[in-house]
Amino acid sequence: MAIVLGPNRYGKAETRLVRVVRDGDTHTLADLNVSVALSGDLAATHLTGDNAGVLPTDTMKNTVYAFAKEHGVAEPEEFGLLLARHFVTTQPQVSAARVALESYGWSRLGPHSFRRDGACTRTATVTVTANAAQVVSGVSGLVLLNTTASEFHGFPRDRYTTLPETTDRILATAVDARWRHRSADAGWAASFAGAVEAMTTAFVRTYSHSLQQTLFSMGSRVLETRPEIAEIRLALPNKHHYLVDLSPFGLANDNEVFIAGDRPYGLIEGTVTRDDVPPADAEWYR
Ligand SMILES: O=c1[nH]c(=O)c2[nH]c(=O)[nH]c2[nH]1
Repeated sequence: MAIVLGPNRYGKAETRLVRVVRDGDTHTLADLNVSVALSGDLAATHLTGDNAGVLPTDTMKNTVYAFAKEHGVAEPEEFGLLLARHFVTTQPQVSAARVALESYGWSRLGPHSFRRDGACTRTATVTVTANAAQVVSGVSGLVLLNTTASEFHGFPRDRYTTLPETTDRILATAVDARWRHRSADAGWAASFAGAVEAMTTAFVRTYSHSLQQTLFSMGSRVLETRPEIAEIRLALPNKHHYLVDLSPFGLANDNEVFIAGDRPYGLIEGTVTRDDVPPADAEWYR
């Protein structure tokens, strides 16, 4: 009996790419998850450790970002074909390239503002005792993004601080909010729609110097426009988008090609309240 190498392939999985096209003040957005797998004459590395035919997976990731800059990302099928053909035609040992793409849809809210497609979750928690009732409504998974109008600078630096100051960055978050009502009697559907609309509008309109500032602006607009709401708590993950360094490939990156970070993420939490709110029950502080 001989032990032999069976089918195999390798590649870089889940390269998270965000490509912004800036046409004056109007921006468009492509948001993809790209996985590359190459196969062909790759026995040597498995059998002897000879890497002469092993294009690094790191190179595949770089190629995704460089191609996004050079060719743009019009349609996922087109971008996938471009990449797959590149690997097959430039690497003689590669006989097949599989490029799998997930493209996340975003709906436009403004020239540089977007809401990620897909339903968010509406939540409600009610607590009732013999003489009181409290209604807490909420939303999670409301994903918002501005491609500009966001800065972050002026923060303290210590020996562990490496974050560059920025005057132009992507600001993105998945809103997780809960708000409590003044009474157990409100038009719930209109109230929920109005609260979401208020948060979204504030996110779009706020020129942000921090996600904290945006949080307060979102909460304030809810309280300004919805008298039935007593106070609101927001938890906003800072969905980081890192600018890709394309300079090793001789390419500039003028805020166009980003790595969409997954974790860790900043988590900004805060309550926005009124100075005359009725008391909350324990559920609110949970
Ligand atoms: O809006 C921000 N708030 C922060 O507290 C923070 N911290 C950080 O690293 N980036 C950011 N961005």
